[in-house]
Amino acid sequence: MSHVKSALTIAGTDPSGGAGIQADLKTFQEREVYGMSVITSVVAQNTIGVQRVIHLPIDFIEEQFDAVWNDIKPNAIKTGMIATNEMMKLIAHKIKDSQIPYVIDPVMIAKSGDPLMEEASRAVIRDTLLPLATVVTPNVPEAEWLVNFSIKTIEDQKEAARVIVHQLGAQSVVVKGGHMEGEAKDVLYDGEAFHYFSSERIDTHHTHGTGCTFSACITAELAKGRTIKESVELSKRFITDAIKYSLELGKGNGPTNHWGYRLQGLPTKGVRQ
Ligand SMILES: Nc1ncnc2c1ncn2[C@@H]1O[C@H](COP(=O)(O)OP(=O)(O)OP(=O)(O)O)[C@@H](O)[C@H]1O
Ligand SMILES: Cc1ncc(CO)c(N)n1
Repeated sequence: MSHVKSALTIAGTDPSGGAGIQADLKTFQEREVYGMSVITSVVAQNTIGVQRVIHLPIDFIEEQFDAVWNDIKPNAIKTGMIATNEMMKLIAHKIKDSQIPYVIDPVMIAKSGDPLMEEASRAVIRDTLLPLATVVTPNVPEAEWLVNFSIKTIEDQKEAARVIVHQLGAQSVVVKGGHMEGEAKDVLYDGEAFHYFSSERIDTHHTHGTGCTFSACITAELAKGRTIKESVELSKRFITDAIKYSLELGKGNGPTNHWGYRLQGLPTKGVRQ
């Protein structure tokens, strides 16, 4: 038996390297997990916005999945951008009996405001994929859509978390606080207890791919056998440092720094030059 742990991301691409498949693979590497990927859509995008999206044929997505699965069975899976109903149904079918941790980042809209999922598919992700999730990581607008009420307070974040677990069937959920006011407080609920992971709000527009990076880190930690709570706790630290030491790149919402946590305690000089 190999001691090497591996993780698979099923998502869209970001050629500018800050979000999507590219962010996931960088994060897996940083967390010392062997990274693998199945591409759903190829996206021409950068830190400014999304220029065009091409969905890969469904049978080819399946072929990529089978190529990985029949050779190297991952220790955990994550899904990010899955744009269409048929992609969602394929993935649900492929992973439903897999018995490995499954993290869903229910990506609907890019930070730039561009849609990454067909609006009609939102109900399908809710009804077919969410019940399979070990952890689902909606931001506030995504959680609002899933539960159908608005989220303004920490109590609302908690109520949304309850609905997502008890009514929609996810094993656990992190309702992220990136879009709230004040501190960035994420609420984890596993059906029994609430756990809160908080950081100061970092004043930066370098937040391209924060959600992808955070959920990829959770996936990597689950692949290594950590508990859900440990994985989320560590991932919150990872993303906070990635934002804190974000890179001076791009003309829009710049990328985070996937090796930022290694700089903790070190001056930022040398990174920002
Ligand atoms: N300005 C900030 N300061 C500190 N933490 C932040 C900030 N913005 C986001 N976060 C944290 O980053 C993580 C991702 O949250 P966020 O709500 O931004 O995800 P997202 O909207 O799905 O990201 P994206 O769609 O860009 O990938 C969470 O842990 C959140 O608390
Ligand atoms: C492919 C992809 N997935 C997710 C996001 C959300 O940040 C993005 N911008 N691009």
